[in-house]
Amino acid sequence: MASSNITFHGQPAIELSLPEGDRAIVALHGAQVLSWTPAGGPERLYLSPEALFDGQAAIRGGVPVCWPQFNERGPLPKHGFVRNLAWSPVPEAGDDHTVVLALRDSEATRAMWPHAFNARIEVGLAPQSLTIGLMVENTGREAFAFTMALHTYLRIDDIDAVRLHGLGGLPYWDAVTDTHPAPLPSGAALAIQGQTDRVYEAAPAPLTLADGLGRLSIAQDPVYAQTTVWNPGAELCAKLAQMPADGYRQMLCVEAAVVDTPVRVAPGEVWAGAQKLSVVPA
Ligand SMILES: O=P(O)(O)OC[C@H]1O[C@@H](O)[C@H](O)[C@@H](O)[C@@H]1O
Repeated sequence: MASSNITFHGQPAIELSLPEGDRAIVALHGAQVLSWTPAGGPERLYLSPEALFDGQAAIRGGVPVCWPQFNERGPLPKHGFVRNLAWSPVPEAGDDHTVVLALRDSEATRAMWPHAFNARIEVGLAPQSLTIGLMVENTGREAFAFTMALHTYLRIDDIDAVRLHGLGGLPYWDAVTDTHPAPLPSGAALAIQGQTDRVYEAAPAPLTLADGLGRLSIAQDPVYAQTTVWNPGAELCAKLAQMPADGYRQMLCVEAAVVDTPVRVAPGEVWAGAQKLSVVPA
């Protein structure tokens, strides 16, 4: 097993690799996982071929960390600010199959959000699985509250063929129509038809994504009360930054999220939770 510093698209990154052949790449910018290739299988994360690596913009693809605000639900920049900042490796906290990156509050973050914090992203690679954990410590004297998402872009081979299992019976908010439609029947799989932007109550068991690349289990810790499912569809995709017009056909975001009720963290307290992706054997 090994962890090494590399340059990926001109930006500093860390590569993890296992003797079995599994590989993952994490950029320091945004502490963003940009690639996960389980041994013997295809790339499982979508990274836009038009992604910008300028050390400022949020990179389109992989696993952007959206914190301390989900989407535009508050006064901060969309999806918060940590996806736009360079995080620092914490080598002593990691090992050959785990990368840990940290970000503390700074003058720049306090100008946007007046709180003291120590955030960590822990990326763990194991044979046929990848775990991404966010930990947030309140290092200040006052409580703070946040919403967030691990905005995982899963790579798929064809949007028309993909099915997401495990959301049956769960209430959801449809952000495209701003409605609360009836849940999917229990046991039914979600097929993606056009622009899809939904905030589901978290499922009690892992979801399964199925398409021509195989089956992937998507688990999230119970601290994530919601799971969001996003695909821009053809029309919106054509207008999105850092995205080819047909990019929506190869990606589906399934996000471990806290959207509806902000998490409150008291001084000295730590909040932590992970999303785990695992290849389901054929
Ligand atoms: O383009 P961004 O800022 O990365 O956001 C992408 C999408 O992120 C999703 O989580 C939201 O539900 C969508 O509404 C949003 O458009």
